[in-house]
Amino acid sequence: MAELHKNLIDGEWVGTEGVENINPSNITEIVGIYARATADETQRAIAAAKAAFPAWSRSGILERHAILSRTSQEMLARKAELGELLSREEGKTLPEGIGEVTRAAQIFDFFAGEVLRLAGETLPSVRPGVGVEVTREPIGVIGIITPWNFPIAIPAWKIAPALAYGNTVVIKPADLVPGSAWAIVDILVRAGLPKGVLNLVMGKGSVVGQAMLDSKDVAAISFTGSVGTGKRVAAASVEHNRKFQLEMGGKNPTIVLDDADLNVAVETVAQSAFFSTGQRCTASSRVIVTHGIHDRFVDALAERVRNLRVGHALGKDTEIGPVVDPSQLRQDTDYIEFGKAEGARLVAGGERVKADTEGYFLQPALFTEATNQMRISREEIFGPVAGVIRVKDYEEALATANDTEFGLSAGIVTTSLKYATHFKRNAEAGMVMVNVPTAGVDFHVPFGGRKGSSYGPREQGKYAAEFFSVVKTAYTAAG
Ligand SMILES: NC(=O)C1=CN([C@@H]2O[C@H](COP(=O)(O)OP(=O)(O)OC[C@H]3O[C@@H](n4cnc5c(N)ncnc54)[C@H](OP(=O)(O)O)[C@@H]3O)[C@@H](O)[C@H]2O)C=CC1
Ligand SMILES: O=C(O)CCC(=O)C(=O)O
Repeated sequence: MAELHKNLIDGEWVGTEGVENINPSNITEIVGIYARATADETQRAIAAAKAAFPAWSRSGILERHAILSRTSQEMLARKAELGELLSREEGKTLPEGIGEVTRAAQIFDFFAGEVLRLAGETLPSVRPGVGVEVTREPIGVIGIITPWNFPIAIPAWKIAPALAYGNTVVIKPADLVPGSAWAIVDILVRAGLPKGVLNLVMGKGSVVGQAMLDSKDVAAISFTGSVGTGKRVAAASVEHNRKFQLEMGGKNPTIVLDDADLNVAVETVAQSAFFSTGQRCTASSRVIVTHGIHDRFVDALAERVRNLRVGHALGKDTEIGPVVDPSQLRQDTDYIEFGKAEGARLVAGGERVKADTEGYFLQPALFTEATNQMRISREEIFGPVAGVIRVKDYEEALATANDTEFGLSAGIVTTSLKYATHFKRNAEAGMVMVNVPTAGVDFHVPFGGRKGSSYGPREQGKYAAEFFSVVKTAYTAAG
């Protein structure tokens, strides 16, 4: 019987039974057994974080710097092992898994540095003889709720700034992928984090997540996931007068203009739409192509899509790993049927793939003759499914790109400085990409969207301070 990975509450590993974490590349393989917390245990975790807050919020910057830095170093040293764990539980290919662990380590390193750069401002008051100081303070207990698609990077980019700015944390990772979050917490504890500062409550959103939403002692919630759950987080947080931050869906466009380099266009779109099995909120599922390049581009992309090597996440040649679970697979295949029924043309992929192991393998699907009104163009699929929309010129392409309720990432492939510059200014998205994929972002700069994609301050980079700390303005009369 595999070892039980327990929850961490007030410095103690707790739990007596758990559930199996299944490998989507091989559903007969159990990645590990992970405990599921109850609502009571979640409340104990929140109470522990609250009790640990006064001391941690006043801890020395060197202590915080050293813990985050040691965590980064251990993650880097173990990136092959942790990358394999990630690929086994989520289905990303091994290079993608190792890349994500590396990124998580870089995030801890970045925030270890930010601890040493904490600064405020001093300003003269409008009243002579009075000075003004603006400083940042920790908030309190931060609840972190994360999705399954980036099992180590997303927990890292929420936990690291929360701790760096002096908050205590209760984290609930996605029930499908507890392993990577468990590994981060284990490393942080061994790196010297005092008890109660970080608490791990694995389990179901309806139980553990809901208990966090219902607690008056959670001062802020940082959430990434679906729009539906995001709205619940928002409603509950308003009720408790709590700070919250939401990263939700995307329906990200990539425009391909007549003047694009064909190879760059094909590779950029293949990467944006299908890599990581399309399971990225930054994935591009609307490919908006001007008339002059349309047929050449579609032929070349369809060829690339037919030849994408789908298989076991740890397979040496695999480019596209499995879909994460049966429910996401059903969602993907349902949308492929909606696309066909609404009159789009399936020109490549879309069929289940047989491999040596039993997993949720799907050949990425490419539609042409899509319109921006079809469901495949309006609703987030979160799988390897994309539709090409033909337009006459750049102006129509831009209008189509912006015609969506989302606004996370938007890309353009062009050799024209004029159109690239115009697009950077006029794309209604939080992140704009010129000749690079819409997905796969840097760890040290802000991440987030506009419109229905995001709510609240940006994540990552120095901008994370906006969410994970609160500003105080102090006036002092010289006397
Ligand atoms: N923008 C993004 O990065 C992501 C978007 N999505 C979108 O969401 C769809 C569904 O994915 P899914 O993972 O189910 O997304 P969810 O929004 O359901 O899950 C995200 C997190 O919220 C938790 N949660 C669920 N219900 C509650 C609740 N009532 N209170 C508090 N927390 C809760 C989940 O727990 P549990 O794991 O138990 O469900 C998980 O940890 C995808 O198909 C995709 O469209 C999904 C993942 C990431
Ligand atoms: O594209 C990326 O690098 C990040 C994507 C992401 O955060 C997400 O899909 O949730």
